[in-house]
Amino acid sequence: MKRVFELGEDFAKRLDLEDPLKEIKNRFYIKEDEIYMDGNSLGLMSKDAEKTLMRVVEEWKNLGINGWMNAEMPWFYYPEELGKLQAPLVGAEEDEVIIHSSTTVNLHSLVSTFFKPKGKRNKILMDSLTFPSDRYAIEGQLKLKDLDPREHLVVIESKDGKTLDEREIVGRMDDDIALVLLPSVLYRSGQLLDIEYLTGQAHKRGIIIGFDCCHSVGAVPHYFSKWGVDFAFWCNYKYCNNGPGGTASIYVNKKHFHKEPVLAGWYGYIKEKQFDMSYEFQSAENAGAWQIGTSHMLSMAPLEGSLKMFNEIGIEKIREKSLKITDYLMYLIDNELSQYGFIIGNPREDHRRGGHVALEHEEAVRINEAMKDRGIVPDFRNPNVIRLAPVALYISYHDVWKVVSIIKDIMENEVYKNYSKKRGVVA
Ligand SMILES: Cc1ncc(COP(=O)(O)O)c(C=O)c1O
Ligand SMILES: Nc1c(O)cccc1C(=O)C[C@H](N)C(=O)O
Repeated sequence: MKRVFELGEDFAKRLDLEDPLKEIKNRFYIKEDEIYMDGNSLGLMSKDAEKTLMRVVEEWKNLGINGWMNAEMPWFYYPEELGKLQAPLVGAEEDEVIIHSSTTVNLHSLVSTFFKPKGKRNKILMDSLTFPSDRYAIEGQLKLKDLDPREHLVVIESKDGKTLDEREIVGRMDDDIALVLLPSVLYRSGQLLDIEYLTGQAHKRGIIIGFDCCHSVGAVPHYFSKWGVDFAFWCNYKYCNNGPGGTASIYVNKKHFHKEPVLAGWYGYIKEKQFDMSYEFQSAENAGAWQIGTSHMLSMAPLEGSLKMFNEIGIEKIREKSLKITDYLMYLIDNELSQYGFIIGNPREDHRRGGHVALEHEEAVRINEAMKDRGIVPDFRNPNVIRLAPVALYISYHDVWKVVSIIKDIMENEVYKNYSKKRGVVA
């Protein structure tokens, strides 16, 4: 879609006046002197999330063990209830989503169910740009089955070091591949893969396919059930604003509910029978079967308030603003910053990009540090990317305009040269 923008500050203010989501930022804790562009790594706290967190804290205080059944939203059913609240964000049926554990643990759990090497079909296909934790976990999963990753892990390379070509991925979906695991949005370049196409092609070849959706859920709508995705997992601390280390999510397509959750635990049991304490495992007949142990109530409670906010607004509207505001950011970069050697590393087309812009520069580490000292919160990813996420719920067009003006000033006055080239431990 071709959007028309203008350069001046007044235009940014006009865009804010027309923004249907402009009031939502008042529901977040926003610092006056800071522009938070890092919601792709850790989302900000909303008052809605704080309220449900504090309610659960009070319930613990007042109810003790009775909170499992007597809390306002009984803790025993909380992961299922929040799963229902999150289902519309990912186009899933209510019982196909469960809130549980962490991203990497959920990957292990799902892959241990879905990777069933048989005869010649004994390899996993992934990509060379995925988040490192996924690569470590997949190699671990292969080793668990006594399969050497050097032989049984097929990695699709990237031609430009930033993006992936879906046709190349499909081109390697041969009959030795048992499972494909891909990211929805690449953590560095922000490329959004065509999940529907990849899923259809995998299934045509009898291959199971799963997605790591950490960088898309809460920013991009998904239609998992319609697309027939086999499984997916994601964290909720980025665009879903569930707080640091907040509990993650699992999606399992209904057609797989009969499958065995191999990393089994008592929270995956049929709920009504869980406290029978039988040694014979009877798996729940929904995504809840992939739970392992006790629900992390305090790491999940903020998500209740947050998801209710998402459902009140609707993910389609959030995507609409996200696309417009990232487009505006790219327009300002092209016009105000390209003369200083900046390159936009993410794809430009709406259907090929997620919620952040990947700003590349050979001095990215130092520029990133200078930006932090000027009240912007970006993040840096090796070797040369500054990620900027103008999150639809709490970033204004005027914020974006200010970010670009500050970067321009940093470059014009070579302020970045006062900073070290060494990146921080947590970048
Ligand atoms: C795409 C992706 N996958 C996996 C992870 C790891 O998540 P966790 O540390 O919550 O297991 C992250 C973020 O840290 C991520 O961005
Ligand atoms: N999970 C994180 C953490 O524990 C500390 C700091 C940052 C993170 C992140 O989520 C990083 C993020 N996954 C990324 O895309 O780089």
